[in-house]
Amino acid sequence: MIRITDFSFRYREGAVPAVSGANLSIGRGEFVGVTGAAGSGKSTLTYALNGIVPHCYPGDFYGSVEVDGMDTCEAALTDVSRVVGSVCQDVESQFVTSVVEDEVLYGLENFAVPRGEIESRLTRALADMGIADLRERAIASLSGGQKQKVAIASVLALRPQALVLDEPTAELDPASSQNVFDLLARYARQHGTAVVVVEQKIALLARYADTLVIMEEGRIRFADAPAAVLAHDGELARIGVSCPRATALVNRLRAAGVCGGRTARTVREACDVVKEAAA
Ligand SMILES: Nc1ncnc2c1ncn2[C@@H]1O[C@H](COP(=O)(O)OP(=O)(O)OP(=O)(O)O)[C@@H](O)[C@H]1O
Repeated sequence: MIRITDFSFRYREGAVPAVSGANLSIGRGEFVGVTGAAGSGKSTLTYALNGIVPHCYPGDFYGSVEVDGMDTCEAALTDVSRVVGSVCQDVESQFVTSVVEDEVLYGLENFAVPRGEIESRLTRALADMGIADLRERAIASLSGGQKQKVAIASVLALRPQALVLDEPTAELDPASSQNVFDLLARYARQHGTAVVVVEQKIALLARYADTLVIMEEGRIRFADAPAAVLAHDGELARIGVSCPRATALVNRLRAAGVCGGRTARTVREACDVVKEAAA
C-alpha cells in the first residue's frame, strides 16, 4: 500500500538531510505510529507521503515514495491528496466553514463527489468518528476532542487509501486521546485504510499501533511491532524516547532475572507478566 524506498530529503534551506535512507512498507489497514525526538524527521517523513515534500517544500529528494502505486513526488499534489488524506496538528487552521456538516460537505463538493453519494458519505464519516449527533453544531462550540474528530471525519468522507495525522492528540486530555486512537484503529481495520500517526505519547502508540517507527536524526532507527521496539528501552532512552513506565518496569525486572521474556506495552500486560512470574 505504502512503499518508501531509500528516501532522503534535504530542505533547500537545510544544511543536512531531514530524512536519510528511509525504507518502510505499510500494508492496507495497518496502523503505524511514528515517534522520535524533536527534529528527528517525523513530520518530513509524513510530508513525503502526502506530497507536501517536495511539492510545497522544495529541496533535494532522493529515492521514492509510493502510495497505492502512485509516486507522490511525480504525481500532481491534487492527485496525491485524493489518495492520502491529511489531518494537520492545528485542526483549527484546517477548518474552512463554521458548522460540522458544512465542513464535511466542503471537501466532498471540492472533490466533485457525485450528488447521489454525498449524504451517505457524510453520514458514514460522522458515524465512523462517533459524532453523528454533532452534525448541526457550530464548530466553535465543540471541545478539542470533538474538533479533532470533525477534522478527521472531513478527510475520511473523501475515502482516502491512506490517512496521515500529525500529533492528533497534542491538545487532548488522556480520555479524549484514547478515544481518538480507538476510533482510528477501528477505522483502519474495518476499511483497510493505512493510518500513519505522528505522536509523542508512546504509551498510546504502544497500545494501538501495529508498527512502531522510531526516528533518530533523520533515520528510521526501529520499525517493528511495539513490543519488539520497546524491548530496547535503554537504546530508546539514549535517543530521547521514553518507554511507557509499565514497559520500563518489566524490562528492569527481566534484566534482574525476576520475570521472563515478554515485553509489556500496558499496565495490564505488566500485571500479567508479574503474576506469571509470581505463580
Ligand atoms: N522548512 C524547512 N526548512 C529547512 N529545514 C527544515 C524545514 N522543516 C524542517 N526542517 C529541519 O528538518 C529536520 C527534521 O524536521 P521535522 O520537522 O521533520 O522533525 P520532527 O521530528 O517532526 O520535529 P518536531 O517533533 O519538532 O516537529 C529538523 O532539523 C528541522 O530543523
